[in-house]
Amino acid sequence: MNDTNVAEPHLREPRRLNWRKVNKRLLKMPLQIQRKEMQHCEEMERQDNENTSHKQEPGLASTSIASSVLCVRVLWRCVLASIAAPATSKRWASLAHATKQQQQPALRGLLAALLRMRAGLLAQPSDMDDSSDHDQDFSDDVGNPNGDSSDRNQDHSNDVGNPGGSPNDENVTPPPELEDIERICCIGGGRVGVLTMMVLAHYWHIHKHFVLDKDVERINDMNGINAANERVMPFSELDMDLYLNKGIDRGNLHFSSNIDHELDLCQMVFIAVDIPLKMKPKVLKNDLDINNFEDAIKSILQSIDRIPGWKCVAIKSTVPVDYKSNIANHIHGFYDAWRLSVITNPEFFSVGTAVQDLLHPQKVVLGDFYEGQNSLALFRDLYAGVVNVDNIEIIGSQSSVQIGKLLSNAVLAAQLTLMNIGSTLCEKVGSNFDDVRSTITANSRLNQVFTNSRPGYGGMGLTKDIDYLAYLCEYVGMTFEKKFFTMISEMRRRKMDELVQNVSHMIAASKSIAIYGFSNKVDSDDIRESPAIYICRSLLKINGIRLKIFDPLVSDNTILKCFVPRERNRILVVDNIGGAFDVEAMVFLVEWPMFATMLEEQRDELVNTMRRPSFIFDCCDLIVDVDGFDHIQIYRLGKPKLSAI
Ligand SMILES: NC(=O)C1=CN([C@@H]2O[C@H](COP(=O)(O)OP(=O)(O)OC[C@H]3O[C@@H](n4cnc5c(N)ncnc54)[C@H](O)[C@@H]3O)[C@@H](O)[C@H]2O)C=CC1
Ligand SMILES: O=C(O)[C@H]1O[C@H](OP(=O)(O)OP(=O)(O)OC[C@H]2O[C@@H](n3ccc(=O)[nH]c3=O)[C@H](O)[C@@H]2O)[C@H](O)[C@@H](O)[C@@H]1O
Repeated sequence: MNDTNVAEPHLREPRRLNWRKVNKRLLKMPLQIQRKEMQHCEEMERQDNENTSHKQEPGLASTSIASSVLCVRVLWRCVLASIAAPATSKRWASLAHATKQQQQPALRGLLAALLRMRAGLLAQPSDMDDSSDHDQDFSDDVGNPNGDSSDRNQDHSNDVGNPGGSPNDENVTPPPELEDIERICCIGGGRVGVLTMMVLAHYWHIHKHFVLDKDVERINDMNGINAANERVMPFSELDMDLYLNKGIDRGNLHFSSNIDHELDLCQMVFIAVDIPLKMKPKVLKNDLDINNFEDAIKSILQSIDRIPGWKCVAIKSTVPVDYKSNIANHIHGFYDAWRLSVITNPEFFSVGTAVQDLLHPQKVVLGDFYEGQNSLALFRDLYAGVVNVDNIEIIGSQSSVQIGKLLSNAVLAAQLTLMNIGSTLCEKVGSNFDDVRSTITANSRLNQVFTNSRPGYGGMGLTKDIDYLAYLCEYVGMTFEKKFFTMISEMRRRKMDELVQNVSHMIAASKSIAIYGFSNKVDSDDIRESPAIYICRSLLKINGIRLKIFDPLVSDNTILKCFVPRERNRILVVDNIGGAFDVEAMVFLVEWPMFATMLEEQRDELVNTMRRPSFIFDCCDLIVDVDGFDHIQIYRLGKPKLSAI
């Protein structure tokens, strides 16, 4: 189309902006308009500069004066706004944008200082004894249990940007619809991240799904880029290979360590990074270490700044109960942060059955975290492809969802603790815990599962959440209630100690013990907080004890890494079930059916091969009848003594 009224750029008359006039005009306008107007003037200026041989100097100088005046004015408003309403962010946005665009180092520094002050204000824990207003805050925010995050905020506050930004930009794009999404990614390629992407790739073929991890070696292994040219996953789960291969063959499941690049292309992001407990300093012990999580959030914000566009984020990681104020601080360092919408989406799967749990979740819980409306809609639509919409529960605030998740693990841990007390009681009074369990499960109001007693329980979820709950209680002044969680944690250790004492009473020094089962539970190679680690290390403290360890799923290396070199010298990891018969004692820690079969079918061989005196410690209900064990003395956890033991 040829529009004769529009002159060719190189033929246009050079125009010069009168910045004094612009300034006067600007200062009379509302703040939002000021910003747009200034952008417009700058654009005109830029075009003019391109079209003249005089180039930029005069324009730059005048732009600088204009923006200084504007900045000072906006800065003043910011100060007022901060005092009056710390959460107001639009004015900060204008200023930040202006200083960034106009390269005003002094103002930028001043703003950075103010942002830091403001971040400090926002990071203040709520005053528990305050007025009724506080009650409302407290329902969403129980203070700031993450003592160190304000240090990290200082870094962010130097990235002067838009602390909240302006959704009224001319170039605002609407939030994405699910059909428009091409790629979905998950930061964190552990069990949660990989399996979540794998299951979504199974249900949703219109998107590509990316697992992102900063651990390059882990990603290379997942892609089969290693010496053996073989795909190596960092964990195993029942049915996992089948669905992984399908997704990879279909071309909608990928693994990448190029996090920034992939984030730039994705609008829908899950976060499933690990959030471990802090070990020190002592006052913060058992608080959650959020460094990984904050790095993930920072990567997302940087991506929004690079490629402006919505980022809808769902957090799978178990984040601290009060993270709202912290995230607000971080977001305030970024120009386009208003395009961020974050929800929390806790994961309840159980290791070992994770694939089926994810393929057929009983419930999906979504809760607002930070400006979550857009994400709630988007992720609800996504999960509608996985689970019946009636089973998608949208719950108000992040803290409620998080407390719910923590307490659901605490209920399980408390129940297991009671079972473990019960089995010790049975041993003391000569009862059988099998009968006790039948009595418990006959009561239909009680949980039918989680009634097996073991020498302690393992897994990151139960152990970590109990310790964090103890920390949280202390933090909010519930010191009496804290004791409940501390006690659960101590009871777990006590139960493991009980077994070690039983073994050490029977076994003389310098003997060999076979450990059957090293993971937390059957069908799983997860050894995080596995009781086997604690039990083996305690046994190795007994003079001259040597261990033979067998686990059907956990690799030699993984097992050996749990010990220090001096311990490793006394450990042999065997790769077949019969490789550990030549010992004085056998300790069965995990209820693998193959162990029960071996005890049944290879009984004669055991009797002939085991060194004397021989002991079997059955801690997981493997031995039903004891006929034929002859000279072998048998201890069964929670059951009456059978022989000399
Ligand atoms: N494994 C489980 O059974 C469940 C775990 N959760 C929660 O989900 C979260 C993740 O758990 P897992 O997958 O088991 O953890 P994991 O430790 O197996 O994997 C986490 C991965 O995140 C990566 N990572 C950490 N920071 C990163 C960053 N900034 N950028 C990119 N990658 C990063 C690590 O390299 C690691 O590969 C935790 O908060 C956990 O509490 C929740 C329910 C169940
Ligand atoms: O937040 C998490 O990370 C997860 O933690 C646990 O899942 P998980 O650690 O995978 O394993 P569980 O099945 O809960 O078992 C935990 C431990 O309890 C032990 N256990 C379990 C059941 C039982 O009857 N007795 C018993 O000792 C298991 O052997 C294991 O060591 C919760 O069950 C999940 O709902 C939660 O999502």
